[in-house]
Amino acid sequence: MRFAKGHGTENDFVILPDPDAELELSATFVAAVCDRRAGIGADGVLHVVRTKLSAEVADQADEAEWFMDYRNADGSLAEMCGNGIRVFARYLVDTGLAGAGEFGVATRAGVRRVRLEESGDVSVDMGLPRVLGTSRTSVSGREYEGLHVDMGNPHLACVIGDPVAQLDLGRQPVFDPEVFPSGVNVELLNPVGPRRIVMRVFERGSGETRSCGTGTVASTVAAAHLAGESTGTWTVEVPGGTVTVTLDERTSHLTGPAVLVASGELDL
Ligand SMILES: N[C@@H](CCC[C@H](N)C(=O)O)C(=O)O
Repeated sequence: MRFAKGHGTENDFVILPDPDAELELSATFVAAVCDRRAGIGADGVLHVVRTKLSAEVADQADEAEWFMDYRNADGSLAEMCGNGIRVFARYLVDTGLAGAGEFGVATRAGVRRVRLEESGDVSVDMGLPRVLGTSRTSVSGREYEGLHVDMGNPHLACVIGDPVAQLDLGRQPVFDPEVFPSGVNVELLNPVGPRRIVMRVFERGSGETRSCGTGTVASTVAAAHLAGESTGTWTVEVPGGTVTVTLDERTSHLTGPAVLVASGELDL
């Protein structure tokens, strides 16, 4: 089986091209591929399938030729992945499956429009973040309140106002299962300047990762909320690099690097 490997600010993915939807991806198989010692190693899998051949999203086929069937490192499904979709777009263009410029990609959260910028960055229209209230988490014995933000997938974005570098994110943060029955991605962020934040994340289904695109937008919404703002462009520093997030009245955009680093044959 052919594969490629790529990352967006070190949120890394194994890409499995399957245009004719022939692969049955079990959770065990995905977890084995993502295993950093016994597999290729990744935060998730980007399964590349023709939208019209995937019953889950066939209704999006008019707007998007390709479906990003996203799987977390533990094999669970997710609705959306902001860094993954940017790497997915880079893969489609570099392999000739899509033309350069702007196009739609089908996801479980609906069609997202992606654009390859002349700078080499990849941008995605992430849709309008939905703020659904507040909730609490406990990280290494410390309690934090955060904003519940729906980016197609669930987030709890907590402004902690302290440096995030020393936090211990080695274990699953505690969260309220009544608010998040399907689990949640937890972001901890610290505003460090005008429209500039530093963020770490513990992702549902993958653990701590070095970046999370949907999480950077959720975090921007939380920081903007605290600053009494709802629009503008923010810089988000994550352990794996830097991205920019723009909020406006109707939608949000995420922009940053997305690169392919390897390709090869996966020994089944
Ligand atoms: N890394 C992603 C988010 C991947 C899905 C997430 N772990 C979930 O289960 O919702 C991103 O860049 O957005």
